[in-house]
Amino acid sequence: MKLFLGLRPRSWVEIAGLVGLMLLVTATYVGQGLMIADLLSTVFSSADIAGLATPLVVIGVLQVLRIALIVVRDSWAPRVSARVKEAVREGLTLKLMEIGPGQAQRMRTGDLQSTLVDSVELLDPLLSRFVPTVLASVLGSCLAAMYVIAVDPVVGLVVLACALLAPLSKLAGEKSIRERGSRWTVSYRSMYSESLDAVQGMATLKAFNASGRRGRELIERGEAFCRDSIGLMVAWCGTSSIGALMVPIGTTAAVGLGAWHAATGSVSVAGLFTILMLTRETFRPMTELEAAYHSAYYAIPAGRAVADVLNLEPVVKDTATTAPEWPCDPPGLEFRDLRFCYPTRRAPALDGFNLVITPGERVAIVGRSGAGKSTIIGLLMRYFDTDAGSIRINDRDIRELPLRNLRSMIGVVSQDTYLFHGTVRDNLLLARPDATDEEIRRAVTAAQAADFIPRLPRGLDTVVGERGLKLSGGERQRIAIARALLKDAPVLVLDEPTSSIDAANEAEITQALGDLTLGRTTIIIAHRLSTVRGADRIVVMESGRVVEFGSHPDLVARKGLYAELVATQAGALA
Ligand SMILES: Nc1ncnc2c1ncn2[C@@H]1O[C@H](COP(=O)(O)OP(=O)(O)OP(=O)(O)O)[C@@H](O)[C@H]1O
Repeated sequence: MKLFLGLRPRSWVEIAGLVGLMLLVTATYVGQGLMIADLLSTVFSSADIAGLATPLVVIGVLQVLRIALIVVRDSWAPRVSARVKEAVREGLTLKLMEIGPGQAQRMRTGDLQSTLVDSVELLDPLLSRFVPTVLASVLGSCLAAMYVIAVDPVVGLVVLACALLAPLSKLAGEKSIRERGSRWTVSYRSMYSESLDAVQGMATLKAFNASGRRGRELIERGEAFCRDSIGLMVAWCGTSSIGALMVPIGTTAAVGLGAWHAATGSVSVAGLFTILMLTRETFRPMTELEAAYHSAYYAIPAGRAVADVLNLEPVVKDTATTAPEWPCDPPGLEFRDLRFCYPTRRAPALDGFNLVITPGERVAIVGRSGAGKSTIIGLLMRYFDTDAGSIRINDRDIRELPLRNLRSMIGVVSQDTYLFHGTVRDNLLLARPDATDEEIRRAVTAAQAADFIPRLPRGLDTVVGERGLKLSGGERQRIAIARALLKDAPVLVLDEPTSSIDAANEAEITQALGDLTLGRTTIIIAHRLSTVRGADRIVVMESGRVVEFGSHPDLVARKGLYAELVATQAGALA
């Protein structure tokens, strides 16, 4: 239902127009039925040949009109469907942006992609045929049955009951179709995600000689998908046959009762012909509904998959209404008694984390893998909200700031820089779409990227390829630094930005990063302790809390966890 609630008024008007066209087609059939009944009663009741001319001409006109209406309907339906799909896609995109990375991370990329692209496409028969046909056939059948009721109330009511029971009988199989539909969706998504995973990880599979094994797994997924598709079709056919039975039952009852009433004299011969013709027209929309129902086999589970995404509630609510006046100076940060557990985990990632960072201070956070360092950044950016405790910027809880403002205050350079498929310039402008060429040039120079960008085939206008894969790790990092420079945020987060860079590049990038931190409150997350020595203070984390802090020499002299980490790294390098 949510699928349709978000539609624009124009789409509703177009759907209503489609239903109107379908009703007009039904009306031509009903008119034709009435004319044939009139014709037959004239033939059997008088020898007036001239009286046959009018119904014959009307039948001819109605047939031509019907063909014209069907042509308009068939060319209109795809347009309505395309527009509705466009609105659904827009709704999905906005929802993905609303739920943010915290929640999106919990879904497989393939699942999301198949919903965004394939499920929306599969909606086609649902939107252009099934939904309008349900509305038009129920209305059309009721109107035709009303005419029969006017001629013979008993026959009319029997016909109406059977006509309504046909679509209602589908509800009997609803549970089984829903279950099999969900199984089909899971199977489809799993096949899609696994195939995508295999394509993306092809080099790794080849390197480990695992492509044959993975290929066989994919074939098994394909077989499971085929079984689930057949299961879904069998369920559909089962419910269809119950509905289909209503048509011969209703027709036989109408013919029998009508003939009996004609024989007993309660209905005229003309009335009997009208009953016979209009009974057929009452059930005709039901036959069309049946065909539309079949074409929507996969559309209904696909619609549910789309609705599931549209129904997602963001884990972080943007409740703040007023944007604060933001000082240009670097702000102070405070993490106050933070506790946080990822929704899919039992053990807390942060458990009583406390840290105060003074304005303009450069604080490095170190600790073993899994200590909770990146989680702090996720909470600062509000990808998730804390379970307890608060994060304050200039003594103001970040939940009081609009998300947009909060995120615009923080620049991030992370270990896995994401570059979008587009030019170097497009990726830089992501930080500040209105940046001038001169500002871009200055950022590129400060990020030590001025030497390699001119060597690219088209300089700043070179397309970097999906995820920036046409560039080296060091080049990607320099673009990320230039992007952060352009953003010019007062808070800076460096999340292991040199972890994927070789020693030759590291010195240059460390220099660029050093310049970037000037005049900003900076948090540096680092594995390699060599990269944190320039920090004003080093904070050591273990099991989600701070266990030591101080300068490098102090911490080494204390012979605690930091000294242990330094010794371990020195040993590893020796
Ligand atoms: N998206 C997530 N969902 C569930 N658990 C997570 C998620 N991200 C991290 N964790 C878990 O939370 C804990 C803290 O992880 P976090 O990534 O903050 O550690 P880290 O210190 O940054 O580690 P590393 O240095 O290896 O990146 C770990 O136990 C990790 O497995």
